[in-house]
Amino acid sequence: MQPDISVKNLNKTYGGGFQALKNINLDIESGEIFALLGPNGAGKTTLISIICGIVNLSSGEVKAAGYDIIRDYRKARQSIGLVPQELNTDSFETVWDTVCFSRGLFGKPPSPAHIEQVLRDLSLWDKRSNRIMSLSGGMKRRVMIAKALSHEPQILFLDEPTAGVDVELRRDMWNMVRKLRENGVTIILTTHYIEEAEEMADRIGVIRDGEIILVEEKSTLMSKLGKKELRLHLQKPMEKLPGELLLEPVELSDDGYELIYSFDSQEEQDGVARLLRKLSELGIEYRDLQTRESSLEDIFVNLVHE
Ligand SMILES: Nc1ncnc2c1ncn2[C@@H]1O[C@H](COP(=O)(O)OP(=O)(O)OP(=O)(O)O)[C@@H](O)[C@H]1O
Repeated sequence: MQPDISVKNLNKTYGGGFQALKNINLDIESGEIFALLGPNGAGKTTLISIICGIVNLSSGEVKAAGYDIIRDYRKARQSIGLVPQELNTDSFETVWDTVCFSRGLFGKPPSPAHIEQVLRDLSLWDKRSNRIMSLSGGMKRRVMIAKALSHEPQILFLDEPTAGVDVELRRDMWNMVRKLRENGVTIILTTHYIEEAEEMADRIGVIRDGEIILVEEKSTLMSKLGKKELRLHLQKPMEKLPGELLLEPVELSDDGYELIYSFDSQEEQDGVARLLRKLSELGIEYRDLQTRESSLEDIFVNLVHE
């Protein structure tokens, strides 16, 4: 099966000579949720904008739903719904009219039933006769999503979908994204909220300085790059680490009350047993121990700062 998004050797240099994307290669399969992570200015919006036909590419080839975004612009664009970062819906029109109009822009015949479903899914049905300008910021954002879904796209881009939205809307959006995926929609989201990627994504791509530095199944990424940490709360504080422990990956907390042992998730756990044995030989007593696994956030921070 062909991927829903196919990006080959994509480069983008902006007018001033700044190279925002460097030889990007990326395939996104139908029906997956792909999270694109990267620090500010990494090139996420540029990449999305090129796929959506808003920004011109400098070189390379991009296909959406099998259509070349330049040669088959219309068909490619029709297959895509885009929820941009910026709200641009300050309008005198009603929610209903705006969303119906959006559908028309893509040359689709009217479908009141589809629009009703979209508005209901986004808890906008009660607001359908309200003017956009009278809505709260969160409601306006829902309208942006409704517009993006109005023409029943196969691929949905969400650029920073939950930046600055409240917990309720974030939860609604996550539910909506899951429902869309169940219906076979391919979803690409960019986010600064790592928990969002951790919660939602099937695969994760990390972009840094215009280059994709990693694409991986979320679960593989977490087991491959994840670290575990064991914290031992000591009965008595230590001034410094005893010589016998200096060769172990162990640190002493500033107050001397904790020993912190870090190890790779994938490694066998012999190390922990060895450490505990050594502590017992040294007569170091502890009253409590805790383990912690690194989150995607830890992994991400390590990756982009490497
Ligand atoms: N129109 C433009 N002209 C020149 N440079 C641009 C233009 N648009 C973006 N850039 C530059 O390209 C780089 C990538 O920007 P982009 O908006 O794609 O990043 P991003 O990863 O989406 O960042 P953010 O997380 O802040 O939204 C940045 O250095 C930005 O300054």
